[in-house]
Amino acid sequence: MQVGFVGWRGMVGSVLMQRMREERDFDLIDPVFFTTSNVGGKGPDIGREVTPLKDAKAIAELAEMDVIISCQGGDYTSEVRPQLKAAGWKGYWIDAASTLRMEDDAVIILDPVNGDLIRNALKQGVTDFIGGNCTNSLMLMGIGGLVRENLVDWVSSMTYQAASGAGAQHMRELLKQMGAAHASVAHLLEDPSSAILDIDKLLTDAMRGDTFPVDQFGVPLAGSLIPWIDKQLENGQSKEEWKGQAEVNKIMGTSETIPVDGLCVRIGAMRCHSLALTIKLKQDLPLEQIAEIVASSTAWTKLVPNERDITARELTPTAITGDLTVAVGRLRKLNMGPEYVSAFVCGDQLLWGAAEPLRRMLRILLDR
Ligand SMILES: NC(=O)C1=CN([C@@H]2O[C@H](COP(=O)(O)OP(=O)(O)OC[C@H]3O[C@@H](n4cnc5c(N)ncnc54)[C@H](OP(=O)(O)O)[C@@H]3O)[C@@H](O)[C@H]2O)C=CC1
Ligand SMILES: N[C@@H](CC(=O)OP(=O)(O)O)C(=O)O
Repeated sequence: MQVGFVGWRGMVGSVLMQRMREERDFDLIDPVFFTTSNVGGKGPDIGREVTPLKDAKAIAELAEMDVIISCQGGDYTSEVRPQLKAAGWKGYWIDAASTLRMEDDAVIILDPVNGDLIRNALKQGVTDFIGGNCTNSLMLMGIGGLVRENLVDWVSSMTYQAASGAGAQHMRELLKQMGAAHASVAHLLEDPSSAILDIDKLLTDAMRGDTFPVDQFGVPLAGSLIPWIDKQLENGQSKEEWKGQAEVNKIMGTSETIPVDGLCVRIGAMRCHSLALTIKLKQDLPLEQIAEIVASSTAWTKLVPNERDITARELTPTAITGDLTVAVGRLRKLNMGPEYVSAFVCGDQLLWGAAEPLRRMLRILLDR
């Protein structure tokens, strides 16, 4: 199978390459690497020789591929996918960008929770398979079992989203901000007798000052947060918040829409998104049963007991980063009533939130 890769050297693409090497996916395919900036250049290290990079805008060369996997971004998808279609290309298009997600003839891929839906779509001739929004993919990797068992009336999702969701430059800027914040008070920190309110005043002045690095985020994130992600919609939602209900229901193929809504917030984590969920169940179930269903959501879902020490150790971005495990904890009944349950989900947004569903979709195609 000839598989074309576009966007392989970007942040999501690099994680994809790493995971494909680890899982020896390249042994099973004939990979061809494309570029928008370096035609004829050298492709990634996949443990064997690869042909020089091809032009990612050359429709005839792309059309030779059985499968194209794009991590290049939405603009590229909007420009190239229609041209390929017009040229009569019948291959499979696997994409990390959001552009095609809500198209009727596209499936949002998260096979540990919607593998059957994906395989049925393949049988029906669907060719566009699109990775979901990272936050929603992680929510379903965490509590998808409850949705699958048709137990969820609605979900309110308050998110704590990492800098990586905004791109590599934003991750770099977060670190620069941390450095600038520290530098502004380093001399006082070294003096154990310095007053904490003096430190705080100096730091605040630095964060509000003209030299604090904010080219990417526009405002400080380190030592602060940004309660808005993606575009502004007319109804007051952010686009990220809008995606919650739209994508969760599409991924799960629900016959009746489950309301999903809440506020999406950028915080100073590097690459793990977290979600604080309020779940209204359709019935009053014992907490042990709810925990069992949550834990059975996927093979990567790990239930963290609702206890202080283990929660602080295992239910954090620091503990989870770089790992495929999606941790779920803080599971308890809320004061609002016996059907109201809280949960806290934490997962690496570059793995299940971006790269992993793409390589697994390729495996599904290969295993047919
Ligand atoms: N960031 C995220 O967390 C998520 C992103 N996505 C989607 O994935 C797509 C790609 O996102 P992301 O990986 O963050 O994009 P990047 O900006 O990291 O990479 C995109 C492309 O930019 C080009 N590029 C230019 N300069 C550089 C450089 N210095 N280093 C690496 N690449 C460079 C590369 O193309 P070339 O080699 O052709 O020059 C690369 O493929 C987007 O559509 C995004 O919406 C989806 C889920 C999560
Ligand atoms: N918007 C997400 C990242 C992302 O790329 O989302 P989407 O694939 O839906 O555009 C974030 O900022 O955390």
